[in-house]
Amino acid sequence: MTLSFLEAVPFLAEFAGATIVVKYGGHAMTSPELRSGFAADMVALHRAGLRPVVVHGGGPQISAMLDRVGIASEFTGGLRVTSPEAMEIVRMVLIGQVGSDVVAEINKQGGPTAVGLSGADGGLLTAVRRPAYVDGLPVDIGQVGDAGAVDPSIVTTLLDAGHIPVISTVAPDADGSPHNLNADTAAAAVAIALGARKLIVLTDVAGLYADWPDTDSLISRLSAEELAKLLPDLSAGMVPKMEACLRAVQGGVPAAHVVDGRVPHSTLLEIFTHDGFGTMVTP
Ligand SMILES: Nc1ncnc2c1ncn2[C@@H]1O[C@H](COP(=O)(O)OP(=O)(O)O)[C@@H](O)[C@H]1O
Ligand SMILES: CC(=O)N[C@@H](CCC(=O)OP(=O)(O)O)C(=O)O
Repeated sequence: MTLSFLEAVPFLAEFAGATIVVKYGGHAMTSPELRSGFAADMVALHRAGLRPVVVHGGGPQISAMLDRVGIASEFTGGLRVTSPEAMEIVRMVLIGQVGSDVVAEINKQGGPTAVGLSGADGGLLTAVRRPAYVDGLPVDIGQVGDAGAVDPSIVTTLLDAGHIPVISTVAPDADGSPHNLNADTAAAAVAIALGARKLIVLTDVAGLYADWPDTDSLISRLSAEELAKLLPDLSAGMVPKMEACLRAVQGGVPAAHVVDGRVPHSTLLEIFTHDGFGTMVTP
């Protein structure tokens, strides 16, 4: 797929001034080319008059660091079981490493500057501890939270000042204790609170497959109702991702997309082409 200026013109008008929340998954940032390409796309969106907000993940990067320091880690229902020791690593990797790398990469482009924040900054996110669900039953997975209250005013302030906000999904609960939020879940909550026009989730597959791993079964478009029916049969990383898309469109975001972040300019292709890219979920 290619980007054509003539094809893009109507979309430039349609999305002028629109807030777009882009969830940048840990699997879509695994090479220097992917990281600089992503940063260039965020700057391009900003220069085109949109208001991009980045919510980043870092699951593989957290797993690598937990491995290095010898802390065992496992996922239940697509969520990391997070002990107090693991929480320290999650915080260090998401805020100190991945988030600050994304900010630096955007700033290297020499355009609008990025500003990194975590859930604590400006009271952006308050976590509510949550279990995972296995066969419909709740299982305690430690310091893992859902996005409870969201106060997007610090993000709006940064957008109004011409910055690209970059959000790391670590947030305190009501008592101030840090929690690990799945980045897809947090991105949906932020998109709803900001009244975003789109949530775009970048990952390492072409989109949602009806019959994973059959690559002929890519779904290009589905409604919230159709997605709700599919959800119980989904596995692994796709569960929080598709739950997030469902939550976003049910919360007033007009469209949520899962796109392949390994493809150069996938975000721009999604926004500025007729056919779009990946899987689109609509209300
Ligand atoms: N139905 C499905 N369609 C697409 N991918 C799926 C599906 N079921 C499971 N997956 C897996 O989910 C992965 C994406 O989730 P995850 O690894 O958490 O990515 P990220 O780090 O980008 O959040 C894909 O690489 C794929 O292996
Ligand atoms: C609770 C939970 O699972 N948190 C995630 C947070 C990072 C994340 O979501 O990263 P990706 O988007 O790259 O998967 C984790 O610890 O891996």
